[in-house]
Amino acid sequence: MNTVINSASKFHQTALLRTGQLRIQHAQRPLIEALNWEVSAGQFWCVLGRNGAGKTSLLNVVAGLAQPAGGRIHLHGKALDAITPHELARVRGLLQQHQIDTFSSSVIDTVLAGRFPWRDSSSWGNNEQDRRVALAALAALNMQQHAQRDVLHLSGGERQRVALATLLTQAPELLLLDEPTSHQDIPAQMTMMRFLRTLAEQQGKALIASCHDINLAARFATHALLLGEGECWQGRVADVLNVANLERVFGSGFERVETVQGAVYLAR
Ligand SMILES: Nc1ncnc2c1ncn2[C@@H]1O[C@H](COP(=O)(O)OP(=O)(O)OP(=O)(O)O)[C@@H](O)[C@H]1O
Repeated sequence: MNTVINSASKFHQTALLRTGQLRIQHAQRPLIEALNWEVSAGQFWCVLGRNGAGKTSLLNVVAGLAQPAGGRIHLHGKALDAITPHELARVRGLLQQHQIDTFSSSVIDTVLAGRFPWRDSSSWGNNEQDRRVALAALAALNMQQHAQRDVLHLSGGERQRVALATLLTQAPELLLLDEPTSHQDIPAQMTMMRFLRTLAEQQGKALIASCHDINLAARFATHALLLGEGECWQGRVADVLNVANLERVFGSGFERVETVQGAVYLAR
C-alpha cells in the first residue's frame, strides 16, 4: 500500500524531489517497492521504520550515492543520473549517520569544506565570505565557540552538530539527514528538531530525516514516510502517525496520549 496525502507547500507548487515506482533492494531482499513520492520546498519529512527497513538506503539512493533497483528519481524535474556531481552538490546534501575523522582538522576548516561546491578556483577556504557563512552555520548550532578545536577531540554530539554546520554551509535546497539527533541529549534533540523545522518553514528548505523517535517526528516534522514490510504510508504527520499504522509497522502495541504539546505515542 502506498497512501499519498500530500499538502501543497507555501514555497513551491512543484516538487523538488519526485520518485516514480522507486525500488530499493539489497542482495535480492526488497526494502522499498514502487514508491511514488513528492517532496517540496518548505516540507520537513521524517522517515520512520524498524531497524533494517531501508531508511539509510533510501537516503543514499535519493542522494545519488547508491543505485536503485528500479524506478525514477527526479530533482527539479531532471533525472538524477543526468545531473552532474557539481550541480548535484548544490541541490542536495547528506548528513551521514556517522562521522569518521582520520586526521586532525579544525572545526572551522571542516565546516568550510561545505563551501566546496560553490568555489570555482583553488582559493577554497580563504575567502572571507565563505568564513562568514561557515561561522554563521556554527553559530546557528551554538558551536561557534568550538571553531578552533580539533574535530578529533569533539564529543559525538558536538561532532554531529559540526557535520550539520558543514551541510548548512554547503547550502543545498534538499537536506538529507540520517538520524540527525542520534548523538544529541534530550534538550539538544529538541533544539535540533526545532531548528530543522525552522529551515523548512522560514528558509524554504526541503528536509528528509530518518528518525527513530516517533514523538519528535510527530511534534516537529510536517510530513512522515512510514516504511513497513512491503508497504508504506506517507503524507502529513497528523494523517500518517496513528496507532494503527505504528502497530502495523513496528509490530508492537502503542497508546496515543494527548498532551498540551500535542499527541504522543507510548509503546506498550
Ligand atoms: N551494501 C549493502 N549490502 C547488502 N545489504 C545491505 C547493504 N546496506 C544495507 N544492507 C541491508 O539492507 C537493510 C536496510 O539497511 P538500512 O541501513 O537502509 O536500514 P535502516 O532502516 O536505516 O536501519 P537502522 O534503523 O538500523 O539504521 C538491512 O538489512 C541491511 O543489512
